[in-house]
Amino acid sequence: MSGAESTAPAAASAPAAGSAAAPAAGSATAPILVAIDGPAGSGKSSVSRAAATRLGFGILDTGAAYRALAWAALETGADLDAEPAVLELLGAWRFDITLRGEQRVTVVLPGASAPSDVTAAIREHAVSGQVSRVSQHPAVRDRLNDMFRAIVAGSGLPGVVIEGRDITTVVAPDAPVRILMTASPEVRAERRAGELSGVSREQVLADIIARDAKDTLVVDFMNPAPGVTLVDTSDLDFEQSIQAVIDVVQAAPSAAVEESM
Ligand SMILES: Nc1ncnc2c1ncn2[C@@H]1O[C@H](COP(=O)(O)OP(=O)(O)O)[C@@H](O)[C@H]1O
Ligand SMILES: Nc1ccn([C@@H]2O[C@H](COP(=O)(O)OP(=O)(O)O)[C@@H](O)[C@H]2O)c(=O)n1
Repeated sequence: MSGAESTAPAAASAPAAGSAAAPAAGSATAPILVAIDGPAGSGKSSVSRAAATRLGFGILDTGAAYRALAWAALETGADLDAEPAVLELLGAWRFDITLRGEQRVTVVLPGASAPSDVTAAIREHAVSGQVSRVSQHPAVRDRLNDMFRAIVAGSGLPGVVIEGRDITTVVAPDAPVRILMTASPEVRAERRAGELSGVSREQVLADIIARDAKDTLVVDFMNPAPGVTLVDTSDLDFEQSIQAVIDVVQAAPSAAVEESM
């Protein structure tokens, strides 16, 4: 497997939590981190991916891991609301995600010998509506956060854009670049409705508002923490949104970031 692809160990065997900027064992330098948070439909996945490509960085979509975990819980019949059941699953599954090129997500379920490609399945409505149930558990979040830090540290890449809900505040609060990407609920629903066939804009808006409400009980991704740059994409097209992220990266004072450009 190349440096373009990351294989994450089961969260149970991931290294202990530490700074995301801490060097990986055996690697000379840690990847430069660009941390991006935001609500559903703000553009963080697609814009982060495009920005990462231009920067020559990898991209870690942490939401894909929460989605894959929810998928695995639904497949195995684990109780998504019971933290011990979700932790047991986390200790027994295997999760892989590509950090470069087209995103590919695979899961080996407990007891299974072959991986399942869940890249498409984790985007389905049946999963989207259930993810907040697994992401609500603090110990589950801690374990996944350790896994994210291990994936980044072991990536062998010059930099990684890591995006989610609590990257700027919990996973990588020391990242040299931290962005909160927002857009109005109406714009976000419009964008998401454009991706889904057979679902009305009104239904998408209601789903987004409901999911944001559940998720914000756990982490605040609607307001930038101190030192985090707000990028509102409501009135920006896709290209302008990518440029806005690149501008923040280029404006960052960190010598490490400038060296990588
Ligand atoms: N600034 C933008 N202008 C127009 N469309 C956008 C913009 N940003 C993202 N999109 C589109 O909106 C949809 C949702 O974006 P996505 O990156 O999946 O959001 P998020 O990861 O925040 O949920 C995608 O189809 C994406 O191409
Ligand atoms: N860092 C993260 C990323 C995602 N999540 C959870 O995972 C779900 C899916 O995240 P996502 O980033 O794929 O969602 P979208 O914004 O793409 O719709 C969210 O609704 C949260 O419940 C989280 O809790 N923390």
